[in-house]
Amino acid sequence: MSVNYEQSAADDKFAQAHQAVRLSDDEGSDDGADNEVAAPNLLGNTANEEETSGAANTHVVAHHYNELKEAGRKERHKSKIYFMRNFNNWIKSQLINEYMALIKQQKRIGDALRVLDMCCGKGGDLLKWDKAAISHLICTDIAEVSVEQCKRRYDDIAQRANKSKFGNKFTAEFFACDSTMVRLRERYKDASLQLNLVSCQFAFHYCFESLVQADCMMRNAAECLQPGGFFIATMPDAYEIIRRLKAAGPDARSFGNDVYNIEFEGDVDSLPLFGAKYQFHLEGVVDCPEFLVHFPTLVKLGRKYGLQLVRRSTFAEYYKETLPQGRQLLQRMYGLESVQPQRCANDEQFAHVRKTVGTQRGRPVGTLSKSEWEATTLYLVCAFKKCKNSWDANGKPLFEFDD
Ligand SMILES: C[S@@+](CC[C@H](N)C(=O)[O-])C[C@H]1O[C@@H](n2cnc3c(N)ncnc32)[C@H](O)[C@@H]1O
Repeated sequence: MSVNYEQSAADDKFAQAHQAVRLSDDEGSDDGADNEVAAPNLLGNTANEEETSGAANTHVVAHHYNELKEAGRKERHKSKIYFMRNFNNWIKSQLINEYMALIKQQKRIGDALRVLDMCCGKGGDLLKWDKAAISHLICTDIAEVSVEQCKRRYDDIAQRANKSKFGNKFTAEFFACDSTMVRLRERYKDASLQLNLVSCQFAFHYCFESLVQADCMMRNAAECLQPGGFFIATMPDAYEIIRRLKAAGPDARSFGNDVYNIEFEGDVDSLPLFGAKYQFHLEGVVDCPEFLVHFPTLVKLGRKYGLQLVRRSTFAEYYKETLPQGRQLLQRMYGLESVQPQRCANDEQFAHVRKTVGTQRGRPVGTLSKSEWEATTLYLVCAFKKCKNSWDANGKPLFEFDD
C-alpha cells in the first residue's frame, strides 16, 4: 500500500489508504481487509519487540543523539544556523506560552501544573518550563547521555532558585526510555499522576516508523492528560517535504541546500503510511533517519486516545500569526539576524532583504538567511486538546469531542 503525501490529494487518498490500517477498536468490523494491521498490544514489550514493532531505526537515532556533543557558546555563534536555532527556540516558546496560558485560565492560583517533556533531549526547554511557573516536570528521552545532561541542567536551575527569593521551584523526574515502545506512566514516580501539558518538540516523527510505535507514542502523549489539558508538538511537515521533492525534478530522491538535506532511499512514488523513511541532515546537529508523518493519520491516532486537533500551523504561518505578541521575545532570543540592507547587495542569501525593504534603505532588518528560512519552514506546530470522557459498559472510554 502506498500513500499520497501531497496536501491537496492527501485527505481523499487517506480515506482509501487507511482502510488497510486499523487505528481504533471500533473500526475493526469495516470490511475485514486482508492486509489489515492488527491493533498493537502496547501493554508489554516482548524480547523480540523490535521485530514485531518494526522499530529497526531507534538504536541508530539513540546512538546519534548520545554521541552528539554540545557545542560551546563560541562555536554556536559561528554556526551557519545560529539564528535559525534561536528562531526555532522562539517558536517553541510561543507554543508553550500559548497553551500554558490556556491551561492557567482553567486553574486557580496555587493549583499544580504538571508537564511531560517527551523526548526532552538535553533539556533545551527547561528554562521555558521554569518561566511558565510549573510545579512538576517529567523529562524522558531515548538517549541516556542527553537525559543525564538534562538532569544536571535542572539541578543548576533548582540550585539558583533555592538561593533566590523569587525563583520558582519545581520538582522534576528524569528517565531514559523509548517513548515509542514503553508505556511511560509505568515509569513515573506516581503512575496515577494527572498531567496538564505534554510537549514533544522536534521528535514525534520518529514514531512514524511503524503503527505500533506511533500508537504507543500517541497513547503516552494522551493517557495521563487531564480533560482540558493539551498535547503540543513541532515536527517536519510531510506535505512540504513532498512538495519540495517533486519540485526538485521527476526522478529526484533528494533536495536541500547548504544547511540541510533530505534524501529518500526507497521508491518515492509509493511511500507507505508508516516507515516512509528519509535521511535528514542538518548542519552540525542532526544526521539520522526520520519518517514522514501522514497528518490525517496523526489526527486519527489522536482521536483514538481522546485528543482533538485544535491547531496545525506551518512555522511560516505561526511566525506570522504570533509575531505581534512575540516580537520582543524574538529579539531577546536573537531569533533573527540583524542585517544592513546595503550590505546585502551581492549576497544571494539575503536577496529577499533587498526586495522587501524598499524605501527603508539604511535601517537594519531582522531576518534569516535564505538557507535557514528554507530549513525552518520544513516544520509545523500542532496542538491537541484532551477531551472529557465517560465509559461504556465494557469499560471503553467514550470521548466527548467538540466537533
Ligand atoms: C531534535 S531532538 C529534540 C530535543 C528536544 N525536544 C528539543 O526540542 O530540544 C530529538 C530528540 O528526540 C529523541 N528521540 C528520538 N527517538 C526517540 C524515542 N523513540 N523515544 C524517546 N526519545 C526519542 C532524541 O534522542 C532527541 O533527543
